[in-house]
Amino acid sequence: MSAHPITQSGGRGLLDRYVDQVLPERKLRLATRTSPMARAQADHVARLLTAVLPDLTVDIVGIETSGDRWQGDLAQLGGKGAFLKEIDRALVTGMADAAVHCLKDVPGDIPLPPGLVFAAYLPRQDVRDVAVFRTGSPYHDLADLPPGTRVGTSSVRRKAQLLRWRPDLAIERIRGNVNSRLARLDSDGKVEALVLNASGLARIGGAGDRAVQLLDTDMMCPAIGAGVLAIQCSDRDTGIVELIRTLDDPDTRLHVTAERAMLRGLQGHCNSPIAGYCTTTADGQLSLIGMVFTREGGQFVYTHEWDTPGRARELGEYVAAVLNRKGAQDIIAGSPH
Ligand SMILES: NCc1[nH]cc(CCC(=O)O)c1CC(=O)O
Repeated sequence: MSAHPITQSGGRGLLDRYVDQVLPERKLRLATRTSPMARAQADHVARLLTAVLPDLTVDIVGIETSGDRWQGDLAQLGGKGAFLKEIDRALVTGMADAAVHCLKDVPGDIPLPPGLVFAAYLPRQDVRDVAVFRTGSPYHDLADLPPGTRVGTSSVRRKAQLLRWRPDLAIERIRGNVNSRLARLDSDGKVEALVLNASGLARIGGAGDRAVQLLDTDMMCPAIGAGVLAIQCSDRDTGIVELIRTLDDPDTRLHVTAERAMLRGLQGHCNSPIAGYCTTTADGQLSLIGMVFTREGGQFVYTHEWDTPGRARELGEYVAAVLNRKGAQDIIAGSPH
């Protein structure tokens, strides 16, 4: 892990000097998607940046992506990175200085546009998924649902793991941003519960009066990059890079480096039936779990490997290689994206 030259040796003076060169007006344009969750994330990052540089003004630039506009099945959108393209373009063309992404939505099978870097990964928030029950539901635990009960999710990773555990549930596809999914949970009455990510739910202010069940990672292995906000900018803007780097969490960077190396090795993206979760063990090793599922959850391949923190990328590549040796590519090919 490289040290932060600015924060460790140079102190604020050096940061201020860099920022004077690149942000003389102390204004930073921060691009984000426009959903309530994305806006909350951008507000959070703006607060963190102004805590580093109190005289900074952050202008939030809302960008609607093709993924946001698409109402149909995400799988049919074809072009991967549908939630990123327009934001990448804003950075590359200089319409924005930095952007906030849920790392989970950044595909592993297409390279970042040249010149763009993730200058900070914020400390990982809750990686777990949660089940949210409709208002007035008599249930508060998925285990108690009667056979055939409908549960909503658009994620093949969640569907596969739910069905592995409860093959008798009826998993319904539900799309849209988290707010609209929650609204439909009550208004449609089609599903008894939804499965969402806990930190995403927290960012939009929680589930209100609905019952919420946290799902253990042993039962629901998270998506690669779950719960991590990544701040992206152009590598040309040294001052901006250094400013954003002050927000980077080195442990999170190690964990997502391993997870994303695994995702790349599997040529996967956020809609692939892939789960992966890297943590640091009590004795300081990196632990990485990788899983690839068939759509219906009937079959899966799994491995769990460890390595030293200096070998995060190699660990991810190794886990992908083990999964591929166990047949991951055939399983992924059976689930069109
Ligand atoms: N694809 C939408 C998306 N992207 C990131 C999150 C959750 C927040 C996160 O993992 O950072 C969500 C919503 C969800 O999965 O319920």
